[in-house]
Amino acid sequence: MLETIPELISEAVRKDLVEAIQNLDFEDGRKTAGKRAARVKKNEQLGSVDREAKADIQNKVIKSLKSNGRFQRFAMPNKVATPLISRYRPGMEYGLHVDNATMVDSTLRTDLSVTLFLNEPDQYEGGELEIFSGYGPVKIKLPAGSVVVYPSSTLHRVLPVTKGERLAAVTWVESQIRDLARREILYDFGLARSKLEKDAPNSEETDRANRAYTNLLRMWTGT
Ligand SMILES: O=C(O)CCC(=O)C(=O)O
Ligand SMILES: [Fe+2]
Repeated sequence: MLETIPELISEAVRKDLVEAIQNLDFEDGRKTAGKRAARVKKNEQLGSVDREAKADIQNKVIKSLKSNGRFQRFAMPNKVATPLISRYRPGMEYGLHVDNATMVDSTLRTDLSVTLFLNEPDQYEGGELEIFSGYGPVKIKLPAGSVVVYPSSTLHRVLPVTKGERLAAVTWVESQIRDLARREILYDFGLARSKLEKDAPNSEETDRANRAYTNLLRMWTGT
């Protein structure tokens, strides 16, 4: 349902990112929110004065996501949006909202939302990401460099920061598999298939499992 991935970016890359971010301008986060979400969005985002520096930061985040096996297996991404780099200072928050159904001029359907925590939790108070799943609310505040991936269909919010500063990169994924239940089946099946391939590469069962997995993927992809 939701996946946390520790150490998505290395400490060296993270430090570089945070240092680069410190020198750049931020603007009102409401610029990129849908109409209803804008009512409750009270944060700042990296502005566009230094386009090159901003693009460099965004590319590093995308590259880390694309090269992470766990992210690939869980999200099965088709498209990943350009990340927003957000900052919450004391008094800032992002109230309860659901993310827009599409982004990037309606070319990306938002199946999954992603938060990459860019600074350590002891550098701010509050600022938990709270997600309301079918199993009740979950509060998430991860070590720097870690990521949480959750369904964009959920209501969620960022609780007020009361002290310090919260830095995060947020982005959205269109998955090859639109339906969450199907994606979960493929995730489990994919892991089991990999184990079979490792333990019994020449067995008939491995061929059958591989065929079934591949054909489920064929049946469900793009829907
Ligand atoms: O910063 C976060 O953890 C999530 C932000 C958010 O919900 C959004 O940008 O839509
Ligand atoms: Fe959101």
